[in-house]
Amino acid sequence: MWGMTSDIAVFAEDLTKFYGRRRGIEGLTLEVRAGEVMGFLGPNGAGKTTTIRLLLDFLRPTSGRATVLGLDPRRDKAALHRRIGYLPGELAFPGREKAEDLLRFFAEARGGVAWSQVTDLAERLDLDLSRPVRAMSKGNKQKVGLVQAFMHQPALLVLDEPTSGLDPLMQQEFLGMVRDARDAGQTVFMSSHVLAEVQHTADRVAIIRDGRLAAVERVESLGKRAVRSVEIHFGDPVEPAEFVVLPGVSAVVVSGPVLRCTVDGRLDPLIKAAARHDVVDMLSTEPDLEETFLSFYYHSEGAGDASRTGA
Ligand SMILES: Nc1ncnc2c1ncn2[C@@H]1O[C@H](COP(=O)(O)OP(=O)(O)OP(=O)(O)O)[C@@H](O)[C@H]1O
Repeated sequence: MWGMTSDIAVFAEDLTKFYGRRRGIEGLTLEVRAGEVMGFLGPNGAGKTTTIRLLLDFLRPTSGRATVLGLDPRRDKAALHRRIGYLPGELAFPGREKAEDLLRFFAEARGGVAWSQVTDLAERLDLDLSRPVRAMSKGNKQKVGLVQAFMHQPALLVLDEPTSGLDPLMQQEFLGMVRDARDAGQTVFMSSHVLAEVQHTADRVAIIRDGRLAAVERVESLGKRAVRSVEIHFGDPVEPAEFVVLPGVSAVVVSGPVLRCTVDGRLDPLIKAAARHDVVDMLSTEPDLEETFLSFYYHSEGAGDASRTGA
């Protein structure tokens, strides 16, 4: 449909990048299938941006190679960039143009884009195109970056930390844009350091840590492992003994009427036990990638085994 020669949108093979003696990424082998949304997760400094810049030929690998949309990023850079929508991690807009003028420039560079695409996206993201980009807040600049990445309906979207700077409402809107892109047959490769962010949109996630691929998993299998931090405020003091025995509940700490714990899997047993008391307030936070998911891979057997491709 997008003139693809294969059903693989991105193929990185043993991709390695050293910055002098400093490791960026090492031996990264990864496949993104055409039409899927892949989340690329890892803590700061793990090598996400390095990988993305290698795929776009903004960096040259020390060794290994990549094929993107069936093309060699080095040889076919210009052709490739026309077919990709790229959102860099650090947006730097030069000049004093209004968002509208800047986007017209991008549209022309791509050989023409229906302007209604731009206005539709701007409306969706609640972005005022008449304002100068330089004077915009980080969040609004990010919206300009998203509009230019999506506006030509590229076969592949490569997005580096796309939700950074967006408020929660706009994050939801963005995730809707990603789902629409997938429904239209586009492929999305997006980095993040927050699992929750990609959990609801990605088909698979690749996890990178210390420059190496730690795992590739289908998102459904991740959900089962969702560990949440829960805090419940009761009307009266409670006893920890009542909660430590519950399935999936651990790290129980009670101080007077406040219970804090982590829950692995379903919340039901904890909710039912809590309901025997007067519940004043309850807070449940989604799992933080760093503290839960990565720790799973790095503290369990077979940790860091990149052969777990979760196909
Ligand atoms: N230009 C550079 N020169 C030297 N080292 C670099 C350079 N760019 C990145 N690195 C190093 O390579 C490693 C991977 O960095 P990278 O920016 O790819 O990580 P990241 O996962 O994108 O992190 P972040 O979310 O913080 O951007 C880090 O150790 C970083 O310090």
